[in-house]
Amino acid sequence: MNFKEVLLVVNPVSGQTNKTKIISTVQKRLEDENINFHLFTTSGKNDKEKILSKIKTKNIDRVIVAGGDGTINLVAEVIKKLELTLGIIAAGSANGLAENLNLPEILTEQLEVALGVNYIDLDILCLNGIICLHISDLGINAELIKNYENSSIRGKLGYLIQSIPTLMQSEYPFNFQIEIQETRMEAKAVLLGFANANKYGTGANVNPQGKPNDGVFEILVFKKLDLIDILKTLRNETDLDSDFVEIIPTSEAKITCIKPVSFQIDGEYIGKETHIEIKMLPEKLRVAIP
Ligand SMILES: Nc1ncnc2c1ncn2[C@@H]1O[C@H](COP(=O)(O)OP(=O)(O)OP(=O)(O)O)[C@@H](O)[C@H]1O
Repeated sequence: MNFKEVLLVVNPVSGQTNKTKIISTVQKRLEDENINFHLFTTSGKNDKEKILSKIKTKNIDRVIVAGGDGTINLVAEVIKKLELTLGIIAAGSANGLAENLNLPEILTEQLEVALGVNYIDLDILCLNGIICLHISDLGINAELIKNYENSSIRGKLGYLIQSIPTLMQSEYPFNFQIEIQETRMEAKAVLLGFANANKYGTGANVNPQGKPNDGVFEILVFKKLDLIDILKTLRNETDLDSDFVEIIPTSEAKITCIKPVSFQIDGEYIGKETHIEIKMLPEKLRVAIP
């Protein structure tokens, strides 16, 4: 291995995985290779500053993150301007980025990938100043995420259980104005997605042609809630009906809605918004992949 100082960033509260096991497995594997192991446990407060300081003072040359998408994005924000490869041990409740990068599910296999030589230079989307590595959206899915975050049942089951009351209370469809350079268009949609990847963390393949490293993202205009079409995305089918979803590739956009609409980035509920400015950052994020 061509690195000497590895930092493992662990979120102790993400998902339901055993973090002690992750820490001891990483530590043991690095000891076997005579590589120095450094640990940072997130607290939810000033983590970015503390991680950056640790990287600088310990001359870190590989970072591994064990957490959910929120923790991955936090570390990405810190290292995006540094020449570091990020290894991912998916340990969240939905793990959308890991699902998109086809990362293995077994810890020892995840670790070999995280310490390996293969990588992808991921595009980094920026929405209203917040980074996004796979999918953000306005509308019904963000409402689902908000209600899921407030519910007591975790995992995909919790997401499913609270979907019925959410759908019944929602005021969808929503009216959006999409502005791309000089072009403006109106869209009525249940959900307006901004995708740098193919799938949601649930596995739904909503953007089959999207590539996470092509400098382009896709605006997904979901026009209706159609069970058959939703099942198609979950079965990884690639011929999505244009009456169900219209896909607009671009590298920047401005979205306006008159009434505030629920907004989420990579699975984290942000709030209700009327304006979203989306651009591609000039930096890339180097992530270790199988
Ligand atoms: N020690 C801590 N105590 C409480 N909250 C924390 C702590 N460390 C990090 N957090 C919070 O955890 C959240 C990020 O969680 P993360 O997204 O990684 O996990 P998840 O929600 O279980 O996974 P996923 O996004 O994949 O569903 C952030 O809001 C962050 O502030």
